[in-house]
Amino acid sequence: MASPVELLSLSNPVFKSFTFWVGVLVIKMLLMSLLTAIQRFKTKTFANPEDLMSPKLKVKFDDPNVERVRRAHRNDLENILPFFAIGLLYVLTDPAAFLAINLFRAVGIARIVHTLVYAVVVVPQPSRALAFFVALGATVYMALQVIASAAF
Ligand SMILES: N[C@@H](CCC(=O)N[C@@H](CS)C(=O)NCC(=O)O)C(=O)O
Repeated sequence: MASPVELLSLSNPVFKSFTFWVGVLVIKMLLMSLLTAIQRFKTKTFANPEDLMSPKLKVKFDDPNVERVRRAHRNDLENILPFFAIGLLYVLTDPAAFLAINLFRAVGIARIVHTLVYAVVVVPQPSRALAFFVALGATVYMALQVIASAAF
């Protein structure tokens, strides 16, 4: 069995793929703040008195475009952060490379699609639900593998 040092090395293709998708998803999540700011300026929706750019404006918390991006961002926090934790532990279970790399790919692509159809172009359901369940299914599978490895 490979040692943790070998498993968590970029010469392990599984860890390399995980590292790649963590990087991509971190950038994606950071862009959500930028997207929120863009919507705030577009709709002049500011949540703090010190942010108001004109005395005519008032603080506002209910713009649907801003709220949509904020919901997409929150959904990322609910799903991508668990993936970061469980993905790393899954690498330590020394999984088959083909399966693991495709699971990471599925989560990464599905979460990007989730953002696109929820907060960028707004595609009707079930597009968002499908993207959500692909990433959720892959993450739950990894969590079960981690639990099984630790339990037996
Ligand atoms: N916190 C989520 C739990 C369920 C969930 O994550 N559903 C997915 C698929 S429909 C979703 O994209 N929800 C939209 C959201 O979190 O704003 C919610 O309130 O909807």
